[in-house]
Amino acid sequence: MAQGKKVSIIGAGNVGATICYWLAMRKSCREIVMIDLIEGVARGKALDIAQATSPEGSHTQIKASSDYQALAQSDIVVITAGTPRKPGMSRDDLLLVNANITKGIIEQVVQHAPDAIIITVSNPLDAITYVALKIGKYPRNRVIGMAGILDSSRMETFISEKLGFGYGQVTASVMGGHGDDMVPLPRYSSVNGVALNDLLSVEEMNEIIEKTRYGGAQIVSCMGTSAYYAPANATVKMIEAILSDSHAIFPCATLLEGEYGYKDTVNGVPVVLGKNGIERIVELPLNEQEKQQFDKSIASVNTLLQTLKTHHFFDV
Ligand SMILES: NC(=O)C1=CN([C@@H]2O[C@H](COP(=O)(O)OP(=O)(O)OC[C@H]3O[C@@H](n4cnc5c(N)ncnc54)[C@H](O)[C@@H]3O)[C@@H](O)[C@H]2O)C=CC1
Ligand SMILES: O=C([O-])CC(=O)C(=O)O
Repeated sequence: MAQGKKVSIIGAGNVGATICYWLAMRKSCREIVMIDLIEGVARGKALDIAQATSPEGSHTQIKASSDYQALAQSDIVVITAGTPRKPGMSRDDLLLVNANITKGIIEQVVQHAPDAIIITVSNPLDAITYVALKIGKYPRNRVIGMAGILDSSRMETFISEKLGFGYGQVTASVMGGHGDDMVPLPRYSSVNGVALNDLLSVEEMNEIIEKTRYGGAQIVSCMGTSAYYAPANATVKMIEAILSDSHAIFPCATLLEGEYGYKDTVNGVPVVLGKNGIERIVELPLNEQEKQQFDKSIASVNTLLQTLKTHHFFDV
């Protein structure tokens, strides 16, 4: 793992602090800075996580601040700041509040960590990624939204639960936006190379697709707030791929500029991650049904972008 590297996390709440903990335990980088509006929360969690490093032999230094100057020299900035949804809400209900928070944060990131790669986590993920890209005027390789790895890992879990075997051997693929119209792809999923079609009926597969689409909402209804262990794990996968320049392929949210027939919108597609962020966008050949689902997902995200434009969000 690339050890001489610095990762900053804005938002030291459930997701942000869990990313910090997991990065520190995995010894993925040299330094982690957490920044939160509530400095005491960031400071207390940073102390707590730092005090867990020694028994693990982790050299990672963990700091906290409410001052954005602490971002200096960050290789990656992860944005988890914002409001999570409550039961009964959709991720889209968070649009205006989290877009405004992201806008303020990006202005600081541009100033204090101009060379960093940005990973967005706050919801609604695709629209927030678009906000970060446009407000920061970043090239698209430098702003990457986390969702597809999480959605795929949920689908993998539901597949192994349904089968009752193959735990840890399932590879599933979910494209599309991080909302109710996400696009789980059974055709691109398998259990150690065995096609799902040969293991599950159409009805069983449809059940898994539905559970995947509402996997986040299921957890919100249990806890009253949203998930953080699996989201943090997925974010750490992206961070490690970038820091180690691994060129691993993952589904992530990115700005489309003609791929899949769309321009000037963000959606989840397979990308190759490396030291420059997104090194390559992969265009999967979709069948008619998959394409229709992807089109629907694009339309949902575009509705949110249109709402922001109607509010003159991107006007200078
Ligand atoms: N992309 C994905 O798959 C996922 C996205 N999420 C999203 O991530 C976001 C964070 O979720 P949680 O960590 O559970 O929420 P949380 O409420 O536990 O933490 C959010 C933190 O952001 C801080 N914050 C708010 N405004 C800020 C600002 N202007 N500057 C700095 N810090 C600020 C708060 O003080 C709080 O500590 C939510 O929007 C949630 O919907 C959560 C899970 C998965
Ligand atoms: O469900 C939520 O609001 C948080 C999230 O995006 C997820 O866990 O997939």
